[in-house]
Amino acid sequence: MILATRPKTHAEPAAGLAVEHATVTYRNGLTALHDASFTIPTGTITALVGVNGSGKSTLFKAIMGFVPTSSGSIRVLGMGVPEALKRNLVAYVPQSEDVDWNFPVLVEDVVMMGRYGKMNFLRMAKPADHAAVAEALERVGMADLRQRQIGELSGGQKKRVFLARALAQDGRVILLDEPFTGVDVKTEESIIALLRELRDEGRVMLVSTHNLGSVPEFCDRAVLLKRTVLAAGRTRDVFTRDNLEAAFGGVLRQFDMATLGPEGQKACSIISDDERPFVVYDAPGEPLAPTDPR
Ligand SMILES: Nc1ncnc2c1ncn2[C@@H]1O[C@H](COP(=O)(O)OP(=O)(O)OP(=O)(O)O)[C@@H](O)[C@H]1O
Repeated sequence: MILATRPKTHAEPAAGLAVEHATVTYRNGLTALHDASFTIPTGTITALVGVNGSGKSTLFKAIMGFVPTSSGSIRVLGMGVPEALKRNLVAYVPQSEDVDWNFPVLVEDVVMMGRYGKMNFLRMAKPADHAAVAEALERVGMADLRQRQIGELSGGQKKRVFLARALAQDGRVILLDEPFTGVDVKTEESIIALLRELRDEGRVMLVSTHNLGSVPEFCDRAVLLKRTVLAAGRTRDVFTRDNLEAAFGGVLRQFDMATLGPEGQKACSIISDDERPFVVYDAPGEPLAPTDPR
């Protein structure tokens, strides 16, 4: 007798972050984000890029529940934003300018804030909270400075404190707002190394950055914003000449062949403070063909 067998169904794992047709309109009537859609799998580092005013911070605010979407949806690990926030799944590493550095608080106190969501209303830290803070500070190389006032830190150290707060929170989706602004190359490298570790732990990192030069180096994926999502997906499919020109208004500049990228791809740069050459693709996945330098 032949028994009919049902095909096995494998449930699709929930995306790390799924934004579907999201629109955000501020109270003054300005629509900062219109019909934005993209999906990010878990275990990835995604760059969020676009010119000033393209809606990067607005998207972050929507993911953190600070501003509502007037239509569309945002799902974090398969959950709506309120549920994800209740479970402390979303961590935020702010831009330095958004922090009051004169506020008299110690480095370890800032990192402990990452534990607040796990404490009761009295906010009495338990041994597990102190252990998480110590581990997070160790991981970002700031254990020695844990008793320092935050106002007495360098730019790179400030970034690392807020990264440690996100680690202490154990955020599964970590939003980083311009993490490389005002940090030296060594600190940038150590932040990138940490982001790679976090990726390997299955977290989602969404990194808003103007440093386009570093995006193809360390971001698996990219989202190009211009009040909506112009392109999203693997960096090599998104960082095409046409997409970048659409996002940045034709300010791509070709380097001469002396600054060729790896494997002979032509490297280009956006005119900005970030002058590093980076690989631009001619078509999705196809690097620009090298041309004769003479
Ligand atoms: N609270 C607000 N009320 C009204 N409009 C706002 C508000 N916050 C931002 N905007 C506007 O929304 C648009 C998108 O701003 P947003 O801050 O999201 O851009 P951004 O890409 O993060 O820019 P930047 O790179 O300069 O940080 C801008 O036109 C901005 O002026």
